[in-house]
Amino acid sequence: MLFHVRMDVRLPPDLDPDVRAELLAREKAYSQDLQRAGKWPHLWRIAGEYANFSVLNVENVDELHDLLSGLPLFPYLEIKVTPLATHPSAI
Ligand SMILES: O=C(O)C[C@H]1C=CC(=O)O1
Repeated sequence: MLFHVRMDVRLPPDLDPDVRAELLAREKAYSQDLQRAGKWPHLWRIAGEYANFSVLNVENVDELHDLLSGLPLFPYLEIKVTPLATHPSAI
């Protein structure tokens, strides 16, 4: 199942720089592991925003929830999920 996901990053401006750097390093490793595993086939920066558009490829909604809630940045993300169905005109 494919899901379109928008993630807006809302890190507190006063977050300790070392904590921020460690969090971002863990986020990068987590997302790159999922990309290598084929679970996260698209990850795009939204131009001009600290946000991304992603496409996630998972077995079911429970796996999607586990994947998203496991993001190191999860406490600092606003997440909007859109399920994707097959378009009848798609070739
Ligand atoms: O920077 C972001 O968009 C948030 C997050 C999503 C993947 C990743 O490595 O960081």
